[in-house]
Amino acid sequence: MSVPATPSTASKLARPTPFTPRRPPSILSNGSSSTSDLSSRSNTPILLQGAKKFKAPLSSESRIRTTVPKSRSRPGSPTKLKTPVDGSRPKTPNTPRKGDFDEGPFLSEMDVSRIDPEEALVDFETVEAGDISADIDESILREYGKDDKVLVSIRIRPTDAAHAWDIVDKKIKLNLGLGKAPQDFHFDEILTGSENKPVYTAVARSHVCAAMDGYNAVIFAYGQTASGKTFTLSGDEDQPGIIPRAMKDIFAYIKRTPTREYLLRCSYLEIYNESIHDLLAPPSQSSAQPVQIHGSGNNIVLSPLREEVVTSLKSVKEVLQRGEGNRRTATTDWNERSSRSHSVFRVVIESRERDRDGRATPTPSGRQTPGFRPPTPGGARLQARNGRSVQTSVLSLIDLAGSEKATSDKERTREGKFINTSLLTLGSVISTLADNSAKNKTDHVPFRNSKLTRMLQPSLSGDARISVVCTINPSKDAIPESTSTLQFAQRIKKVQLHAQKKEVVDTDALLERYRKEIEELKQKLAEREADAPVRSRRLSAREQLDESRAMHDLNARIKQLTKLILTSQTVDESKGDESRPSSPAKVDFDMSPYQLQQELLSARRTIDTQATQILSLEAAILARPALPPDAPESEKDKLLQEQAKTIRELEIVVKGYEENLGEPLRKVKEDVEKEWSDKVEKETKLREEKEAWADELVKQLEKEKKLRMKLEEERQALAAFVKKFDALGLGNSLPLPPTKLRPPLPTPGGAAAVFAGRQRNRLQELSTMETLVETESPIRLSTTAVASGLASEPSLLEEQWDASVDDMSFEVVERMLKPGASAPQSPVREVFGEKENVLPVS
Ligand SMILES: Nc1ncnc2c1ncn2[C@@H]1O[C@H](COP(=O)(O)OP(=O)(O)OP(=O)(O)O)[C@@H](O)[C@H]1O
Repeated sequence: MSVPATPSTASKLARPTPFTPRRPPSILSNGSSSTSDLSSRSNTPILLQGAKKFKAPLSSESRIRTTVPKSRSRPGSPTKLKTPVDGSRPKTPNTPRKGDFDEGPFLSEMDVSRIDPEEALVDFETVEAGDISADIDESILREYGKDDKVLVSIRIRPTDAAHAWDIVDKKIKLNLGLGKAPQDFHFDEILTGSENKPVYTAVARSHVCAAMDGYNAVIFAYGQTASGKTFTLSGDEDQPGIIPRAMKDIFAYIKRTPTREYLLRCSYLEIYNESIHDLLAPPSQSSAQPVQIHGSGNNIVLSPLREEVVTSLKSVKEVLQRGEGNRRTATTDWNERSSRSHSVFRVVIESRERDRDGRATPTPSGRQTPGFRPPTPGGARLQARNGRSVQTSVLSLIDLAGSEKATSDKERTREGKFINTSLLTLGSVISTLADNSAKNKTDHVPFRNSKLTRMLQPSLSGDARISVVCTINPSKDAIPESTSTLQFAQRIKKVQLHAQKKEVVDTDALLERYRKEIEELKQKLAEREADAPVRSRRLSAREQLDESRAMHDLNARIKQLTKLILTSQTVDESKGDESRPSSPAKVDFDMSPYQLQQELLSARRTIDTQATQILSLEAAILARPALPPDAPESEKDKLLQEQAKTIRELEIVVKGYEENLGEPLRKVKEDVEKEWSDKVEKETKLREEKEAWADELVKQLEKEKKLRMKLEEERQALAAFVKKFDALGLGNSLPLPPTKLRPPLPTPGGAAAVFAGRQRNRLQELSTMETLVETESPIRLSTTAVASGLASEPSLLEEQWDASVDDMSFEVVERMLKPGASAPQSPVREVFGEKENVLPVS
């Protein structure tokens, strides 16, 4: 089944280009009833008066922040914000803004801590009929969130184009024939059409109520650009979106809860190109001083961030208008008013039980003008009072920027890169969380990779009830984007949540209650003990046993309460005296597991609250102006200017460093690394060559040693042969007449002389000697030498005469290597050079 086209949808479908509106709706509208519906809506916003409408004149540039409309009156004398006597509604505190004061331009602008929360409380008596949502269906309130799962809904935007998706019940799948094997996606809700009321009822109402009930809640819209995220969150005049409906519902909730009183604070911020801007602060200030994320893990504080106390729908409207006016939108290839940032609208809801007699909390006497109150640390906070604890929760409504392809515009492409990167990070965070939940793992979750995920860390870690509306364009052109959105939706469904209510307990009142209870118990115990002797005589053995058990229980309870008091006091005292730490030994092991659990829970809550308070205080310290509040305005102005200048300078320095130093330094580092790695490589090669050369030389040395030994053997054999030769008298039978070339023998008859003579006349005598040498001389190899494989080697003497460089001795080689060395000489000369009885051959 394709997406059903409701009658109202049908008229919307008549719009020429619902998905790629390139001109403003007002231009598209031709006045005909069929097409005017949607376009006229988007031009006359009601509550937001500018969810889209206030998003600037259309231009190809991102909208430059505009200043806030200055319709506010200057605060006069002390304003009576809450008038419990006549029960009329409290006024939203007029936090002064730029231009309203002659003195200090921005100081009070950022300083919402000076509003007395007690004067801005809202309760069932102060909510006006107009502030209550008339069109909210009170009967429908789903119980989503209780199963600790994310509520995931799909909203399909109406389109004229052919649909690529089939919807059956709560399943959506690609039309057959469009994909290979269409995958089924199953979600909590699949919504179609242009009506925003059913969307609010289905995806947001239960979460808004959970927030009023003390749970943190997050509702966000995710989807491709122009798929209807802003339409879903903000809506228009005809179809107010989730944000305006949620605010109406909040007042309706207060109206039907007569037992509690509420303090509501709103903040509005956007994440643009990975920097957070306060949309409620004056534009110049928010860009000069971007919001920083402080703290770690689940304790995150944003500062400096304005939190406007609101007491009526009108004040909410004013806050929303101001914020929407400051949001960045621009015309892209797909959406004429595309949100170029992620926007987060947050409502902090603090509530406390009303006095037991049903009266509202009396306000302290002598009310002051908000601007002159001493600041409350960390901003306007409701205090736990008279034993009534304060419940705090945050409702976050997030309109994410849409994922998109590269556009024709350079600036849009740059923004698109930031948008896509942070959405990718959101995707990978969700994947890891889903994986961790499914496989019971604790893999690192990359929350810190983007501002968006860092800010959502506490909620995504399970601290909030989450509802996600994934918006898709059902046309065939957008199949890949829609598939990716559906896959994201499927992954987030697997994330495990465990949201808890948060309460700040009035410890003084609690201790007082314990003390009273102890007194009463002690009295009871004393009475029982007093009658014991008389009564025990009348009681049966069984009754006596019961009686002693009852006494034991009383004693145990007294002991337990005393310990509770002691523990709290020790904690209190140890604040100022670190030598006395609170001891874990104070835990009473007689307590029931339930009591212990309760105690543990309350201790955890106290720790959480204190951690948050510490962070708030740190943030307050950071945001605190360097001048005292009563310093002359001119000095404050000067200081602000100086600070803005310093920030600008630092930004320039950082930018300059990146551009001028960072980049070149990186280059230098790379060059040096490259140069050195080349050198190292060369050196290594050289070393390897030298090692090979050295090995070769060692081998040569060995060879030469062997050679010398062989030569020595030969010499000895030769000497023996010559001796034998002499003995046979053969030496005398070879007289040769001395010539100039052949001098007379030095020692005729001597073996050495014969040998030398033979050397000189070798060539001539060779033929005569041949037979004898062949049979008798050891120069020729013996049969054993042949057998041992040396046969292929020439006679040693012959070898030496024919010696090549390969066979040279170590010294010879060394000498040859020396620069300027002469051509190699015969190695025999080298070998025999020093030997006696051997004459060089001339
Ligand atoms: N369900 C719907 N019914 C009728 N019109 C719709 C619907 N959803 C979106 N539109 C219209 O489509 C246009 C684009 O929608 P919208 O601005 O809400 O998209 P977006 O997802 O917020 O885009 P971006 O991410 O670019 O900001 C708007 O003119 C809006 O009025």
